Amino acid sequence: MKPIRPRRSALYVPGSNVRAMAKAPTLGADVVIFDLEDAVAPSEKEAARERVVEAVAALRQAGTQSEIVVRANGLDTPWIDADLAAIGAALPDALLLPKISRAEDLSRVRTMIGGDVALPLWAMIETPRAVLDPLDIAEAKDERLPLTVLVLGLNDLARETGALQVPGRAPMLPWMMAALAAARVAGIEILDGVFNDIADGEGFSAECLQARQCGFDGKTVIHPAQIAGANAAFAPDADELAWASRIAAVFDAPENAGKGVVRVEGRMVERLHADMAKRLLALAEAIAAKG
Ligand SMILES: CC(C)(COP(=O)(O)OP(=O)(O)OC[C@H]1O[C@@H](n2cnc3c(N)ncnc32)[C@H](O)[C@@H]1OP(=O)(O)O)[C@@H](O)C(=O)NCCC(=O)NCCSC(=O)C[C@H](O)C(=O)O
Ligand SMILES: [Mg+2]
Repeated sequence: MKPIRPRRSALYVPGSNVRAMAKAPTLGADVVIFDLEDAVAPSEKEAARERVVEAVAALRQAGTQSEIVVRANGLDTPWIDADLAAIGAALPDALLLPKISRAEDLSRVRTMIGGDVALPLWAMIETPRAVLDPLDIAEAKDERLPLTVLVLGLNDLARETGALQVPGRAPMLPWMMAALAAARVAGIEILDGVFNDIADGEGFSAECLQARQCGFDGKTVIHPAQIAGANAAFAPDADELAWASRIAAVFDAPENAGKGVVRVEGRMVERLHADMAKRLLALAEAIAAKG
């Protein structure tokens, strides 16, 4: 089993907001994404880049529970060269690339980043082209700059397609699930998009639950108030863990050694369920280890 790094909540923080940047690593999000892209006005881009580089260096030195990711500007913007140079030198835990539409976009970035830099890449799936062929992106492999996480960008997708962001997300679900399947084929993780209405806690919880049920590993969030809800929604609850422990134990029992399927409390349980149970238990352990 691959080591598990919980990514239940990934908090975007504008690189132009000094106060929010200082707070972000203390808020309990599994991931902090310092943003240089959409949350930063053009006039602020250079200052934000410098500030983010300093913050990454300070956090690397101090150590932090959160995974630190930096989102660069888009490939076709005037800021991308300087962003990639700065992020490649700062070495956060990963570089998040917005508006990746095809495998060639990743190849371009890999060529642009200096040959001595090794860094995981995360790609945003937020263009119509990307949702038509997410596997092209997810399977674009590289040893030095591997793609490890997809992140949905449903605001951009709504803008580009005209699809409305409505409760239940019916217009978006086919694209969300296509991206999720692509991530799984490639053996990488995938995070759900943001929920814009900070005041609507109920709506946020409903989206978290839906994303968990769909198989997402976590949710990107935009405000501290959304972190706890995401952390709870993407962690196994007590009932799930109790069931997982029972299933994992069943196939370890000597009387079931030669069996592929058994009945547990009225339900059919196969070895694949035991594997899933073990993964859930490992996720719970990884979450507990964060303290
Ligand atoms: C959305 C906000 C602009 C709201 O800001 P504001 O009204 O000022 O928030 P509060 O007054 O409620 O803030 C309370 C305290 O919390 C801190 N705070 C707020 N947001 C964050 C944050 N994201 N990270 C860390 N800390 C935060 C404030 O500083 C207050 O602290 P204090 O003063 O000490 O009390 C704002 O929340 C915000 O900017 N959010 C992030 C926006 C962002 O990054 N957007 C870009 C990414 S989303 C995206 O692009 C999705 C994707 O690409 C797509 O296409 O869908
Ligand atoms: Mg976007």
